[in-house]
Amino acid sequence: MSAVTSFWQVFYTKMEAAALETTIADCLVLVIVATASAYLYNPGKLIRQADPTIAKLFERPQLGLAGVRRVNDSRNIAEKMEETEADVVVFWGSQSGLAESLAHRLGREMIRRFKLRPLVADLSDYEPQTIALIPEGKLALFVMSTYGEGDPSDNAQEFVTWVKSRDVGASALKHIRYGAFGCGNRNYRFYNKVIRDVENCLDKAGAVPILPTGHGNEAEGTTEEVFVEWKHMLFSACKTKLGFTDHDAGYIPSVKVVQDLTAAMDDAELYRPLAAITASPMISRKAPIFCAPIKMRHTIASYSDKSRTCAHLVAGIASQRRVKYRTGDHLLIWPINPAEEVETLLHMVGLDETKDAILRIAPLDEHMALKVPSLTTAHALFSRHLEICAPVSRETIATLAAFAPTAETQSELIALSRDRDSYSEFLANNHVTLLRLLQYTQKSEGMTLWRNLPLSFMIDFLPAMKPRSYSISSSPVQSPREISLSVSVKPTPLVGKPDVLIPGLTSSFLSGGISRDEDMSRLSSIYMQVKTSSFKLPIKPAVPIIMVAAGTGIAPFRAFLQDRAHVATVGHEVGPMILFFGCQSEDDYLYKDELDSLKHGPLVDRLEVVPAFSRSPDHEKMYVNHQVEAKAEQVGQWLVAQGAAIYICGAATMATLVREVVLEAVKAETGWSMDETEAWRLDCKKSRKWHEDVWSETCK
Ligand SMILES: Cc1cc2nc3c(=O)[nH]c(=O)nc-3n(C[C@H](O)[C@H](O)[C@H](O)COP(=O)(O)O)c2cc1C
Repeated sequence: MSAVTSFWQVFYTKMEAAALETTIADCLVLVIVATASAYLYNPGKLIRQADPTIAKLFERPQLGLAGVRRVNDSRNIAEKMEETEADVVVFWGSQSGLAESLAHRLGREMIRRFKLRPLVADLSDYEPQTIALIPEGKLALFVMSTYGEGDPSDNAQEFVTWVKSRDVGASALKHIRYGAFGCGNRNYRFYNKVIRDVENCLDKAGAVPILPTGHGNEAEGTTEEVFVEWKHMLFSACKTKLGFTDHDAGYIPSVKVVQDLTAAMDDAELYRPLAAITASPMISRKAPIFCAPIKMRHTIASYSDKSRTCAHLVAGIASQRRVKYRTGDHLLIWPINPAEEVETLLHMVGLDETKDAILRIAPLDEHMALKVPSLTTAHALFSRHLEICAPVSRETIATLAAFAPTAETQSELIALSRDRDSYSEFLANNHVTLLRLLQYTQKSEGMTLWRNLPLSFMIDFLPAMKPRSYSISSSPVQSPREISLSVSVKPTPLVGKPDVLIPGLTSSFLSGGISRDEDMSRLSSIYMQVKTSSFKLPIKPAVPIIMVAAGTGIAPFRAFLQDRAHVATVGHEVGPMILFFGCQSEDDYLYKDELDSLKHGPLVDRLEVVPAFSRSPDHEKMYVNHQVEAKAEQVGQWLVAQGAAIYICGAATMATLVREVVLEAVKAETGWSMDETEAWRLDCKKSRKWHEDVWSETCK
């Protein structure tokens, strides 16, 4: 993100604040705004007048996640490869960590199979144009995910902008041989768009693919299998096309784990997420990662499906003076693995007696980044730093077999890992986490423990714990020192046994658990981080807004309405608002009482709420898109004639249906063609009048 963008963010904050504060504060803020406005016509001047070191703040979007940059680190990838004697560079562009972890796996495999030196590179760490300087004979791999509406992850934006630009000459990359793998989800309109765009642009610039690009599809849960197949194709291309020698040496750990008898650490240090340890508050522009208690939590919905629930949670941030949030922001939550699973896994691998011993973990290749803290304990690793509840891949099983306590277990695991179809069937009928897999082997072998399984194996094969993102449902105007969330718990049924439910890790522990009796005290030490979002109210409170939500998609709108109610209370004009809200029945009509009191109180004649009930005996069966369609004329008029802003929040499938209905409404209002209407929508996105905050329906 550039300094200019950041300036605009500050500006918007001030403008929002200007709309909300009371009279004296109004004047003060408006003075700031007026001063800021003077810069609007000349943002370059702002940058020149700012602190000359300010550019440093914006150099690395991913700093907080990727670790601290050493001052003399090069942003030239070719120089970095020379310095690290790397033969292969594995670039990653990732938002929530999957593409990043696949890139690290590729890096490890390159060492294991070909004895090559890989450099696993965060795309935001390097000047994109230096990719053209990578010497001939090296291999470049790209593992990248797609977000928003076919957009790159934050850390890949600069690279994607460059590779799509005219700056890249027709044969600028002709000496580069590459392979590409995308992480995406077919439920989204722009399925795997980023990797497709990157592939097109690399090809246009003359780069030579050594194999077809792979496309992981999260919607069908096939990313892992597709990745493994693509990886095998990559390795054969490495042998046949690049002449690499395959040494396939079995498992080689990427880290060394030793006990440190001198170190002493308290719980806060042990449980702090890696991102909080590596982020340097001096140069990171990211919000702080902090530990806060959940002060309140109560159930706010009930469903016919008793495994579902929804909770309202309030995190207290009174003691966190540096923590600020804005209406529409997200909160990242670092989950804690269930205590029972942690203890059983520790026992299973023979670490229960030494679980609290301080360990020092070091990468065997000094250029490889660690994915867990370097000083830790086995307990901290299993409870906070590794996703021990993640599904186990077929590939992991193949490697795990080498450490099996008995020959029978070993051959059973090898058989399981060899056949894709039988493993898919096994997965469809079993919730396979590492612990469950180890327990499964015990069924045939009695209580044999897996004492030979090295901790390095678990660090290498279990994904690093990643935070889950929730929309904040409170407004800082009403609750400056509290952050509330609306958390839905909807366990995923096993494909082959729909009565077996897999609970989402974070949502179920946050909301009280559906099958686990969690220790309340754990809720007092949750790590969180505010993540800014562009899902923001219009600067002027008089602008009409259309909000469309389903389920917990209502969260940011609760905050929006609190803001606008405040504006109305202090006597400012508030534009008309309509909220379309999809729920099953009155039982999950979230925040109904609050909405009613706003409608009849500060937002009287300003707010219309249109529920759509999909399973209510008292109402016609309807989804939220049907209600938008029923009011198509009003929606079209508001958007076109009155310059309303529209917001859609909820599942991606719902957003797609709503988008279609809204575009039809605008088309009918204007008489435009569908192409013209879509062009108008894209303009609205640019001018921040069309906002979507959507997610795929996988459990968090
Ligand atoms: C808010 C959101 C938007 C997404 N948009 C798209 C999209 O437009 N196209 C697509 O193929 N996948 C989309 N996805 C799916 C992600 O690409 C997928 O979850 C991927 O595995 C994430 O990889 P990462 O963890 O490396 O970021 C989206 C996911 C989320 C949460």
